[in-house]
Amino acid sequence: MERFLKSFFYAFKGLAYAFKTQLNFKMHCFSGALIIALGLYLKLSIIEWLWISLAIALVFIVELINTAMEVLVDLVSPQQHPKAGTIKDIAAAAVLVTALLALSIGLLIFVPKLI
Ligand SMILES: Nc1ncnc2c1ncn2[C@@H]1O[C@H](COP(=O)(O)OP(=O)(O)OP(=O)(O)O)[C@@H](O)[C@H]1O
Repeated sequence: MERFLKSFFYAFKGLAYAFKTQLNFKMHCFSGALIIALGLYLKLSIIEWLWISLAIALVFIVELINTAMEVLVDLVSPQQHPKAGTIKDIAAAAVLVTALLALSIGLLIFVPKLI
């Protein structure tokens, strides 16, 4: 049980690290909160909430993996190296693709309700 609680503590430490150090992560938290508030206001259906939760969670997951990649790259390659840069660029591209997917889901769900 203690080990189980400790693993939660470490996971929260990871979340806190990403929140403190990554401006993007803070922006995604803010956008996520805004989208949830709008969803409550517009009384989304269960299926719509499923899509929105999936979109929000995916952005967070990929952003967290990107943060871990950045820390790992800085650890193994503190000096500039083209491959280190490429790894960071690819991880950043994964965040971009996920954010675009989340934006499309958001637009498909919210635009028809707002026009
Ligand atoms: N060790 C390195 N070697 C070569 N290029 C690097 C290296 N570190 C970073 N870069 C390049 O600089 C870009 C920005 O790197 P940085 O570490 O600032 O990442 P970031 O995505 O801006 O993260 P942060 O959210 O911490 O600002 C990378 O996408 C990469 O192109």
